Amino acid sequence: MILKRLIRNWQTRKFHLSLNMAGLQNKMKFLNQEEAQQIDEDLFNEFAFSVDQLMELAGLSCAHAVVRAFPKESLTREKGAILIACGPGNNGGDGLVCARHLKLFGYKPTIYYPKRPKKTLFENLVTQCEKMDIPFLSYLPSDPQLIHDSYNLIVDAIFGFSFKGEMRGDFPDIMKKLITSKLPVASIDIPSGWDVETGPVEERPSFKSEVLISLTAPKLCAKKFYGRQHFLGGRFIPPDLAKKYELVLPPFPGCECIVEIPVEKMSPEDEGVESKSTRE
Ligand SMILES: NC(=O)C1=CN([C@@H]2O[C@H](COP(=O)(O)OP(=O)(O)OC[C@H]3O[C@@H](n4cnc5c(N)ncnc54)[C@H](O)[C@@H]3O)[C@@H](O)[C@H]2O)[C@H](O)CC1
Ligand SMILES: [K+]
Repeated sequence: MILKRLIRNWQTRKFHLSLNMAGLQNKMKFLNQEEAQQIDEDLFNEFAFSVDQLMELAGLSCAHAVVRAFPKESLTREKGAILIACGPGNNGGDGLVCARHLKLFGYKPTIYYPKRPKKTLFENLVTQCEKMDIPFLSYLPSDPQLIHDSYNLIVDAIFGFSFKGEMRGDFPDIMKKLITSKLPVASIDIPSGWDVETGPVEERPSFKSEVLISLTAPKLCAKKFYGRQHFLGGRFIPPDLAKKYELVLPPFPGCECIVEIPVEKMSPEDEGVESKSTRE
């Protein structure tokens, strides 16, 4: 009898909690590209954070989200092998930090970092990973099946909130190869190839990510995310900054650095977009 009541109370609480989260999603603020970049600037200039500090927290929260979404015991290939694809900006830096933490958490990350900025910050991150025996691929295998067979998932740290215009350089080919591998993708901040505000773009290769880890606050494109799990990471926003940008965010539980955000169902209109998506 008592046990039954306890179970009923627990179920009711769980239901109310999920209702609150669903309600919160409607009120949650999704940032446009300019707001995301402006918050970034404010963090560095007005609030005196350094890039390294925030990148460390951002990358750490991404590693936590990967562990939550892909527990090591559930991975079948190569004892937790993960391919981390890093791009030329700070999103790529988050990927390098994430790789380092995943290694400490017992996974087997391998990094693909084709376009490296000549800046001490990124050079140091590379050295840290090398010193931790994290391998760097000098090229992607030409056969996508080989990528598929060697890793359990891809962490997409290619482009973040500053991605703009048509995809340039070697990236369309790189993206196509990764997409063709058909591995599940966990994207950091933005699924690469997506427009930061409008989401997937038909004409260019873009990830259909299974997991999205938004940092600071979700960007507008996250409204078009219908994958399995959406997390918010990057728990470093001072209350005054949240107030300035009227950020409405889900509360992080206790001292955790990630919180899961409910994923909305796909609307019939978006299902049309989805079926025409550029995923190959
Ligand atoms: N405040 C925060 O939430 C923090 C987030 N972090 C992460 O930083 C990225 C944003 O980093 P940023 O360097 O501004 O930009 P990107 O990484 O998105 O990429 C810039 C990089 O990409 C090149 N590029 C842009 N468009 C194209 C294109 N069409 N084709 C090819 N190349 C392109 C551009 O030239 C640059 O080289 C954010 O998303 C978070 O992941 C911080 O780590 C901490 C603070
Ligand atoms: K990304």
